Amino acid sequence: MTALRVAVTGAKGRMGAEVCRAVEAADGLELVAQVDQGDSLDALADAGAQVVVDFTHPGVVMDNLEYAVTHGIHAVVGTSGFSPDRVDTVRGWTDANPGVGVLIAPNFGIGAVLMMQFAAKAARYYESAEIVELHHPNKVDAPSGTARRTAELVAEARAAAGLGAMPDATTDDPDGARGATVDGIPVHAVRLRGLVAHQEVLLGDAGEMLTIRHDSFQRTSFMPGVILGVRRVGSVPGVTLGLEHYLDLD
Ligand SMILES: NC(=O)C1=CN([C@@H]2O[C@H](COP(=O)(O)OP(=O)(O)OC[C@H]3O[C@@H](n4cnc5c(N)ncnc54)[C@H](O)[C@@H]3O)[C@@H](O)[C@H]2O)C=CC1
Ligand SMILES: O=C(O)C1=N[C@H](C(=O)O)C[C@H](O)C1
Repeated sequence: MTALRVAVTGAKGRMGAEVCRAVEAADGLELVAQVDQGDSLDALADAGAQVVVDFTHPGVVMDNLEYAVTHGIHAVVGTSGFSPDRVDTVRGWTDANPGVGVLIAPNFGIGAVLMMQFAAKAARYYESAEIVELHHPNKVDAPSGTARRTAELVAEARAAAGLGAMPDATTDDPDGARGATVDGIPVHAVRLRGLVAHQEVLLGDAGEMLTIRHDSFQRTSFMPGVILGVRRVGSVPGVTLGLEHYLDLD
């Protein structure tokens, strides 16, 4: 069997370096290009990459993706910063290049995917919902992509259940202590030495509270999801948002 030719963009970063190790260790995958800042994207096509894995920066990921899709290279994307507008733009590129698959996964941790799905399932039963994401202090963006996507999923579930605004009497918050709001859901970001990637979804109702929490203690926790994405993305044309679509969760 011929090995699947895989390239990594952001190869020298915290995640990219881990992905290079995981691809090299995986059966049936061959690491053919490692691209980082300053390198030409032509290294991807020149190496005959069939799949590129991108863990770079929200400011550069769109250029990388446009290059990949227009060169017929499938993409597995972990980089954060994917607003609904950005996802639509990528969909425009895949529509123009049928057969190319792009997986955009806000979080490749299987437990994190389950945490998001459980939160969306539970959200309709609770009057209040808030998200607390906690990360290492080198993270450049806030709130995290995972927290944004969780908020979107929780908001969709609340709307489908006909839930209205959450109870909150705050009228005086000059320092923004109530945090950010994503699709109507309060999101709080913690940056702390010693952390990797963690999230709690807090759901409250009269006399009770449900906390759904996930912790990634090491970046190896993301690798089974990344490798699954690499193996599957070529058989799923178009844009897929979220690793849950590659898992049999029902
Ligand atoms: N979806 C998921 O499961 C996860 C997503 N992430 C996301 O992945 C991204 C990267 O995170 P880290 O690895 O911690 O960051 P990092 O800063 O350690 O690595 C980013 C790498 O990208 C490189 N880079 C910058 N511009 C580039 C360009 N134009 N072309 C190629 N490489 C370029 C940098 O030099 C650096 O080596 C972030 O957006 C983060 O939120 C991180 C962990 C898990
Ligand atoms: O920057 C990180 O570290 C992480 N980024 C992703 C995000 O923004 O959600 C995924 C995970 O939380 C780790």
